[in-house]
Amino acid sequence: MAGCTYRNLVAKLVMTGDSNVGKTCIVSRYTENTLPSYLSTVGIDFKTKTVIIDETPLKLQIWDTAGQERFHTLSVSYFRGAHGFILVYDITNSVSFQNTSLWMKDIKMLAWEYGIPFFETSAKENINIENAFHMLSEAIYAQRSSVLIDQNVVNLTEPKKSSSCISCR
Ligand SMILES: Nc1nc2c(ncn2[C@@H]2O[C@H](COP(=O)(O)OP(=O)(O)OP(=O)(O)O)[C@@H](O)[C@H]2O)c(=O)[nH]1
Repeated sequence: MAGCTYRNLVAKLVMTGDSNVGKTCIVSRYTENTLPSYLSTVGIDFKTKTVIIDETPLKLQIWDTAGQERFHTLSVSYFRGAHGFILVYDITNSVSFQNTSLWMKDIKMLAWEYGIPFFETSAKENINIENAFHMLSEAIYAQRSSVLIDQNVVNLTEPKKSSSCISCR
């Protein structure tokens, strides 16, 4: 094979945080540049967007979890295998900020270590949405050889086979 290119890299991102803090609006703003017309997320929602980093396409799978307590177990089950989290709170709702520490426990228990950049965003005014996702994508891409999968070889039931180009140097 002449040279090695990173192709079809896929990163799993999970939106989390209390109910009604704006997770779905952020995802809609980022993926469709609109605000959603529907109300609270029921169960789970899923959107994709491909970003180009270092001239390489990186497909973001964005899982929008429901913040309502009755969906908590379901939402947390989607944390597993995530490459990045966007933990959202509402600056006008102090309880939603206090609860970020509880969400961090769930994140940390399943997948993540602290080291959290902070972005104040507005889905309504379209402020900092693009920046937040781009920074996270770049951070994931920087660790691509150890964390990312090649979509062409991903298998949802079995461990990844070793034919991926990801680890090529
Ligand atoms: N002012 C303002 N309101 C916002 C912003 N983003 C979202 N909202 C409002 O916040 C409310 C909740 O937004 P959602 O995106 O549905 O919240 P969520 O976190 O996905 O809620 P769950 O699905 O229940 O977990 C809606 O009424 C939005 O209009 C924002 O940037 N500014």
